[in-house]
Amino acid sequence: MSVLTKEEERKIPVTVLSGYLGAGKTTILNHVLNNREGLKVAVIVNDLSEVNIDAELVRDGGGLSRTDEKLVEMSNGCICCTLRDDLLQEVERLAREKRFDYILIESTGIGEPLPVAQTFTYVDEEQGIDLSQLTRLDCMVTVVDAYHFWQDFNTRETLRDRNQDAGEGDTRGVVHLLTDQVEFCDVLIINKCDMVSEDELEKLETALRGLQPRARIIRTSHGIVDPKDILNTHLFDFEEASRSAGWIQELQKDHHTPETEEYGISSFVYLRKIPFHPERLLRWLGSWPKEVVRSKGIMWVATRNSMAISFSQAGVSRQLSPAGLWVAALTAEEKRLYFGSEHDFPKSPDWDDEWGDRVTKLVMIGVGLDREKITRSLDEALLTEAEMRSNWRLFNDPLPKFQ
Ligand SMILES: Nc1nc2c(ncn2[C@@H]2O[C@H](COP(=O)(O)OP(=O)(O)OP(=O)(O)O)[C@@H](O)[C@H]2O)c(=O)[nH]1
Repeated sequence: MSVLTKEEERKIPVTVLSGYLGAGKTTILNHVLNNREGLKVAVIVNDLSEVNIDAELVRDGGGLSRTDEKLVEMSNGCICCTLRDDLLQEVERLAREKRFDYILIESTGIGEPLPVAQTFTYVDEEQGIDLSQLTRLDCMVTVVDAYHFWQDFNTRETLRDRNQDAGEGDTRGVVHLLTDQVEFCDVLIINKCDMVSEDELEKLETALRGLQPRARIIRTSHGIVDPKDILNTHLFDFEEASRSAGWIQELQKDHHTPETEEYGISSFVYLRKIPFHPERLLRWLGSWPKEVVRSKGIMWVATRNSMAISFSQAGVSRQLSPAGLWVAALTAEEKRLYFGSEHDFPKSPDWDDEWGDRVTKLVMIGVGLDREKITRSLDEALLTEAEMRSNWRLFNDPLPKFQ
């Protein structure tokens, strides 16, 4: 929590509610509006469809004063992408009116919190709007549905499969959206607690703590949250929020603590400077250890010796994608082009004389992880000493081809 200057205090605070479809955002919003203790609130409700049902629900259930307060509907798009410019303008207008004490925003269920937060922290050169001069992003809240979470987290379905996509080109998987929402927030509300047992709640909270170690976790039923927990919290800090995901925290730890037993979660970094054999790696990915809830990092695969491969797993979903060329794979001319010098380019602390920056670095987060077993099985997918000396191009590579 930061201490605010007088100037910061004059800016209008903003809270953003995110969370997958049906998690309970509108229910929470209405509860908070009904218990706002005299605050004059402007509400922005974003809905992907043309008919803004949530706005209707807030109009009917939020008890906003028609004269002093305001409900702005932003429909037919998502404030994190297609309606981002409209959000900028709308918030600027509301802030300049100077008649509200607070702005509360309900994002669409398929919205990602990070781009919304960026809208408040970066100057928009094109429109000449700098929201950070007028507003103070106070709190990013993510709402999770305790009853449906595992079902959504363990599905391979995309938003498109569920007819919930934001349009052409939206190929996001449901679990990756959920993960993005959980990994970027200050307060995590586990709602619909009335629908699950205490045991299930413990398990869910433990896993969420692994994905998001920094956020305050609050359990609610029917959205009954103390407004103080999400209004004027002074919790938001862009840098901290950007680094708050469990996998980033684990990567940034100076000294590794193997078992973070506080919440029954453990995490570790698998680090090797030997490449994977593509066939054995694929086999390993196919027999994924169930207890790993989240994993992320980069991989060095022998048959793709110039290209780092980015890896992201959440629930049952696993994605491999190109992460760019290894610096060590660049020609002298490319190094001059990118870094201005053939010899003077950034070298990681664990730069290897023979292999340069090539490395596999994977963060594993899970509940009841058997670190030794996972490490041993991953090691079996690395090249053997004999394979290291052979021609790597001859290995069969069944991994997905990238464009
Ligand atoms: N049993 C139970 N039902 C809840 C709870 N919170 C919300 N609901 C119900 O869940 C449904 C969805 O709640 P909303 O508040 O509309 O969820 P939302 O996140 O705003 O949904 P979208 O706007 O579609 O993304 C509604 O029928 C609510 O009445 C809860 O804690 N327990």
